Amino acid sequence: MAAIRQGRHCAWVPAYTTARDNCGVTESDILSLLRLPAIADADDSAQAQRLQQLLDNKTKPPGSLGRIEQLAQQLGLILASEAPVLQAPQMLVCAADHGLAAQGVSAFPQEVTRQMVENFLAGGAAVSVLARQHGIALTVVDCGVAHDFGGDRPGLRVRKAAAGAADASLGPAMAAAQCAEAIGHGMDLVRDLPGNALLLGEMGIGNSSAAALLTARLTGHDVAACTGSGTGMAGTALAHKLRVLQAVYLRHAHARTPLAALAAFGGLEIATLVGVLLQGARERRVLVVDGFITTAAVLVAQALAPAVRGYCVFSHLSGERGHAIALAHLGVRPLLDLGLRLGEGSGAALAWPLLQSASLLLREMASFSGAGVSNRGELAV
Ligand SMILES: Cc1cc2ncn([C@H]3O[C@H](COP(=O)(O)O)[C@@H](O)[C@H]3O)c2cc1C
Ligand SMILES: O=C(O)c1cccnc1
Repeated sequence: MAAIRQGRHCAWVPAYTTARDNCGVTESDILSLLRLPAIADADDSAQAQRLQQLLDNKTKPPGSLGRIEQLAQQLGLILASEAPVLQAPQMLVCAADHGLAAQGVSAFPQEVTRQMVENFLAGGAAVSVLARQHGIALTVVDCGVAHDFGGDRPGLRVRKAAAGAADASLGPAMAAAQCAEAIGHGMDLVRDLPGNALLLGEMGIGNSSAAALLTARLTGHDVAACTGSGTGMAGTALAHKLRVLQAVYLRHAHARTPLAALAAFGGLEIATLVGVLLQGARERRVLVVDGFITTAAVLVAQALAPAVRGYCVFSHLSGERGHAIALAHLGVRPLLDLGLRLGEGSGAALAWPLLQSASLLLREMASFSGAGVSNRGELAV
């Protein structure tokens, strides 16, 4: 019989199971396979003050550009510049399947993940149209779609640790090695990309369930408060989704640390996004977060490395229940509130022009003295 272990995340183990069976994948299992990058704080208070002064000296009443001023300041901090230039923006749409989809938690069948990957590549998805509109390069990443795309193609990178996450109602969605590999793939992807801004997108039937479970576990809120309609579940179908998720949540009661929760609930695309966030922050790139599912990846990454949050621009408040909880937990306010509940990176692409405007205003707006405009401060007695 296996030794009974009273580990940090495993207070009680029945004698007839191994510790591993009971506890699932632990954070240290994953960390032993992974080197996380060191991330510098984006927020240097002296630089923040200089940027604020620059903004206050622009030809406008102080603060009159509202939250665009805070955005400009954040871009200046991330890019360590008083005249930040956003270069070669890259949209990464991370796609993967979820075994949990077999439990009827989505209004759409699993094969839609593969079909949408083809749609992204053909240029017909919402995010394809928006990325094209704004000159954002789009790369789809097969992080674990249950389909063989036959290797890399133009616009497609196949970086999969498995052909889909396992059904989390039966066991951990990912083995430690799969989870570590998926995070490593995300880090490698960023190293290969040009530019200084990454926009995060995802596709994976069932992934609003994984995101709901991660949000509940990492924020401490009820599963019910974090579970939404995803692709459009309502009435008895939504009640069924919630019952399934509550059972999955209890099954993985021991998965309390961020990486243990990620391995327990999935999925491979969320794990890849965690790697993208960590490496993107490490390289001081602007990270434009989309909706509920990409924010779940931020919850994990930020719990591992709190400095990640300073590199993230939260593009919008998703209509998906649970997103407001995740954002409140992070202490952030998104730019837009358009009732979007699509994912793919669509909200990030829609918010992109605001980032462009913020950086341009910081770079190009005249100062009071430069333009010969009287500053109220000079008149004040
Ligand atoms: C045609 C179609 C396109 C999508 N694009 C993004 N999603 C979104 O819906 C999925 C999450 O919802 P759930 O957990 O209910 O499956 C993800 O793939 C997400 O990106 C789509 C969903 C569908 C059906
Ligand atoms: O906000 C999201 O990311 C989202 C919401 C519903 C479905 N898919 C994605």
